[in-house]
Formats: sequence, structure tokens, C-alpha cells
Amino acid sequence: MKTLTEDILYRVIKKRAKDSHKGTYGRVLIIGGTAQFGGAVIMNALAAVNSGAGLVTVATDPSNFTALHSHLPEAMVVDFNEDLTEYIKKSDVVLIGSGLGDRIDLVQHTFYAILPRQILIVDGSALTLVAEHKLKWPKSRLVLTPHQMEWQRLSGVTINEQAFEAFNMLAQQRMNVEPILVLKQHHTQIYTNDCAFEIPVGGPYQATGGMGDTLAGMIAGFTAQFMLSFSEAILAAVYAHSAIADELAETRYITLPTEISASIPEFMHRYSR
Ligand SMILES: NC(=O)C1=CN([C@@H]2O[C@H](COP(=O)(O)OP(=O)(O)OC[C@H]3O[C@@H](n4cnc5c(N)ncnc54)[C@H](OP(=O)(O)O)[C@@H]3O)[C@@H](O)[C@H]2O)[C@@H](O)CC1
Ligand SMILES: Nc1ncnc2c1ncn2[C@@H]1O[C@H](COP(=O)(O)OP(=O)(O)O)[C@@H](O)[C@H]1O
Ligand SMILES: [Mg+2]
Repeated sequence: MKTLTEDILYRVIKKRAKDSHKGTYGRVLIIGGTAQFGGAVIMNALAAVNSGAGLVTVATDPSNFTALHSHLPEAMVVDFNEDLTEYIKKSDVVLIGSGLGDRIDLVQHTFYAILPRQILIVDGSALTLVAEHKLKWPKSRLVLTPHQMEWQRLSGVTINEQAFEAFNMLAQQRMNVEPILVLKQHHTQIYTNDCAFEIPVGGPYQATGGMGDTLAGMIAGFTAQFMLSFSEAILAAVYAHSAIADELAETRYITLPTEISASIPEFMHRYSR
């Protein structure tokens, strides 16, 4: 297990080219947020937009539209009960699952419509639904962001066994496509195709609902714009998420997900060369 350092941020976060435009920084589609869990997609979207994604669209329950727009007029919306095929096709990155409830139909359709060149991030309820329904993974560039119980449901590796790197690696390799696995916990681990990393940053002030939704949105934003290295963009997003929390925790008892998102632009500015 390699310990990541802040060097990953200098490697990944680049100064923006003068002649670039919003299309340069990627199109992200977020699918999630039932009427009960609208906050989850709002937090996804806040993180993706603040990380610098060029264009962000949220496919969600219509009852969430007004709340989303009052937090984030930068995001576009679409009713997730419509046919999303065209929206999926137009995206560089699709993030599905945060607050998705029991909408297995949306997971199935997304897995069917996604193309191999596209990035698919699977989070939250979508991971639980895949485990329950034993769905096959699509052949896209796949990122899974489970917490430890979600990973136990998916892989059969119990939370106690997850302390052993080899068990997680074996389970990851047994999937028909080898996803990049972000195994969230205190000092989150990331399993790429050939290596395992651990972040040395982050703490219990992050133990608040929505913290993982924010991380998933940051991974979407980073992978949408820093296309040169897919796995390094993920490593940088995971590192930045907890490093920002550490900085905020110097003056706060807890670090709110929305405060982390608000701090992303200033944090990234410091590392852009
Ligand atoms: N504002 C919103 O809209 C919000 C919407 N949300 C959305 O809700 C959906 C459900 O997500 P979920 O994570 O809350 O529920 P679930 O998948 O049942 O897991 C919880 C079970 O696992 C156990 N557990 C063991 N280890 C664990 C660990 N390391 N980390 C976490 N849990 C651990 C845990 O044990 P316990 O806490 O009881 O000890 C419990 O038994 C999802 O789509 C998410 O995006 C949330 O983001 C909140 C804000
Ligand atoms: N004690 C802790 N130390 C460091 N990070 C933590 C701690 N507790 C939670 N986190 C982080 O908070 C996030 C929780 O994710 P998740 O459980 O999916 O939240 P949610 O679904 O409510 O958004 C993960 O990034 C995890 O690493
Ligand atoms: Mg979660």
C-alpha cells in the first residue's frame, strides 16, 4: 500500500489554457436523488461544479429542481423519468447512485447505454442495487466509490477482512471489468489496476451524511477535466477532499460537505501550475 502525498495535486491540477472554453472541461451527467434524497444530488453537483467541470446536468426527481437551482444555478436539470439515452451519450462522465433509492431501472438503463470510452462513477444506492440484483458491470471506464458496508454487499469481503489489501484486490480482479475502487473509510484506500494507495489525510470531522456524495461529485469534476491520467485524477480528487476537510477542521468541530465544496476553487488554485 503506497501512501499518497500532496505531490499528486501538483501533478494533476493544471493551469487553464487561455483559449479553452466550457466544453474543454467536460460534460458531467449526475443521475440520482429520489424525492426523499434530493440533497445527495445537490451535494454531487456542488462538488462537480466547484471542482471545475465545464457543464453539469442533474437527472433527478422533478421535486428537487427548485432546491437544486437555488443552491446552484450553474447546473442544468432533467426529469429522471424521461428517456436519458441522449443525455448519457453526450456526457464524458456519468455519476449514478447518490440518493437513488430503489430505482434499479435507472441503473440498468445507464449500464446499457454507456459506451466503453465514457467514465462511469457508481456510488451509494446504485452499488447496493447492483449487489442485490447481481447486475453485470458495463465495459466503460468504471469507478466504484463504496463505503465499507457497500463494499461488503458488493464483493462479499466482510468489513473485518477489508483490513487485508489482498482480499480487496482479489475481489476487484474477479469483476468482469477491473474497476478503480475507492474504498471509503478513515484513510480511504484506492485500488487501481495494478496498485493500492492510501490517503494520510482526513478525520472524524468528516463523518456527516453527504460527505461521500461530495467526494463522488469531486471525482466526476476531476475526471471530466483532467483527462490525461484517469487514475491520477481520481487519486487527486480523493486526496483533495480530505485535505480540504483537514484545513477546515483547524477551526471547526465538524466539516460540512457543502463547506468542503465551497473551498475547492481556492484550494485548487494553490496547486495549479
Ligand atoms: N441528504 C441526502 O439526501 C443524503 C443521502 N444519502 C444517500 O442515502 C443512500 C443510503 O446511503 P447510506 O450510506 O446512508 O446507507 P446504507 O447503504 O444502508 O449504509 C449504511 C449501513 O452501513 C453500515 N456501515 C458499516 N460501515 C459503514 C461505513 N464505513 N460507512 C457508512 N456506513 C457503514 C451502517 O452501519 P451503522 O451506521 O448502522 O453502524 C448502516 O447499517 C445513498 O444513496 C446515499 O447517497 C446519504 O448520503 C445521506 C445524505
Ligand atoms: N472517521 C473518518 N475519517 C476520515 N474520513 C471519514 C471518516 N468518516 C467518514 N469519512 C469520509 O466521509 C465519507 C463518507 O462517505 P459515505 O458514507 O458514502 O457518505 P454519504 O453517503 O452520507 O455521502 C467518505 O469519504 C469517508 O472516507
Ligand atoms: Mg455514500
